[in-house]
Amino acid sequence: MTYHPKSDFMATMMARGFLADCTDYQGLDDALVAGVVPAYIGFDATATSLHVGSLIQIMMLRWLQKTGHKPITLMGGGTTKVGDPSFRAEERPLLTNDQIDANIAGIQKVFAAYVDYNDGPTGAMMINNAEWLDDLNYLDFLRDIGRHFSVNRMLSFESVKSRLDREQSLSFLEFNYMILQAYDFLELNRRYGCLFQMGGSDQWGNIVNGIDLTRRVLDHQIFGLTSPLLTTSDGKKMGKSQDGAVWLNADMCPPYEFWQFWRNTTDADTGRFLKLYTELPVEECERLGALEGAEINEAKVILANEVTTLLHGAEAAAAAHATAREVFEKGGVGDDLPTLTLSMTDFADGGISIVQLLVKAGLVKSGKEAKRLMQENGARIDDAPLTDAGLMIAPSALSSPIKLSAGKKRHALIRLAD
Ligand SMILES: Nc1ncnc2c1ncn2[C@@H]1O[C@H](COP(=O)(O)OP(=O)(O)OP(=O)(O)O)[C@@H](O)[C@H]1O
Ligand SMILES: N[C@@H](Cc1ccc(O)cc1)C(=O)O
Repeated sequence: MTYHPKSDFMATMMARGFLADCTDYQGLDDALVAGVVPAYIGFDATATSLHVGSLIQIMMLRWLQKTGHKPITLMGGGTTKVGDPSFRAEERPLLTNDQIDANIAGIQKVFAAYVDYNDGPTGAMMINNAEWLDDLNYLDFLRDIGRHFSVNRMLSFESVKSRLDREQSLSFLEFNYMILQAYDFLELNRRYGCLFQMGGSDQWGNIVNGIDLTRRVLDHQIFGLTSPLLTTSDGKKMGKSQDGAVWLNADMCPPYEFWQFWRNTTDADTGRFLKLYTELPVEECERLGALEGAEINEAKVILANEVTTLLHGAEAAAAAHATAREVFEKGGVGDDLPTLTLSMTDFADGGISIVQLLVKAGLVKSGKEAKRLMQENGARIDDAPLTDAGLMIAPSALSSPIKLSAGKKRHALIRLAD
């Protein structure tokens, strides 16, 4: 792209790899130069935590505030009742109001580590779209807002097209999602002067619809900006409702596991992740990302330390680093390793099978996977190969904790309750 931004925010987004697309680079850049700009990102309450995919969005909000603007974190208390169909092959399960409230409570916790909520001009705001969506009157809404949408156009968006092309059902409930997110943008512009919306590139259609609606209803020009999507190793978007997500809340992903995720980044992703997920200067990220051989491992440790410090604090990052050193360099066990504590009731039959233990420790998903791991010589007990799938562990074997490993990088400590 040849556009040379004038605003600090756009320059940062471009230099650090946050930009997938923007509805109007020049217009947004000019607005950002002219004054403090409120902008929002919406998060639906489909799980109790956000994940490292949505951390891209959170970092965008952090940079927005650091470059002198106002972040709005919007909880989708209303939209979650409908469920975003964008790029999803199937309809989402309906969540109860209680589940949605519990999910919002879980998701909200993480933002304060990244943005500063206060009443000042650039203070972040936390808002829930249930505030205006819950009480909408159906007929009024159809007449005031629905009339601005062309069904023909709504059907043409990539985000729903694949479902329609495959002749899979798109319920009328889901079909309304786009209109509700568009209405959010209008409402945030009306209430708080919100001037642009960010999101992952899967949100493009929803964002563009909000811009059109706001132009039609209020005659205001507003903007949209999307980021690339983080994908899992099998190429799927990392999302809350997909397997393999790495969570931000410590109760779903303890700091050590979080640290390990970053330490295990592939060589090819290291420079890109340093730019997206840390605040180290761009040149430093590029230098670190270009290291080779053993040296790039140092870059991955820096990445893990920086990202874990932002989320969980410097102390947790240092503890995770110390444990990793202990486990990998000295073959020992560190205090911070994921730990499974067994009580005597777990040994009802006098012992617990090693297959069950590998599953319980979270190192494999099923007994079948445990057996395959052993056949492939990937399982270890206190660093010795584990090949006997019939092995039973008695409480006496746990007089001191044992370490179970799956492959070279994943370990868990098994101990007996005091
Ligand atoms: N893997 C990802 N990479 C980049 N951005 C992402 C990723 N996953 C989600 N986002 C973005 O984070 C924002 C919030 O997404 P949200 O939390 O509502 O859904 P989600 O994580 O995609 O969950 P679900 O899997 O239920 O759709 C959206 O802008 C979305 O595009
Ligand atoms: N649709 C977004 C979440 C969202 C909800 C409401 C909004 O106004 C904006 C975004 C997602 O699924 O990721």
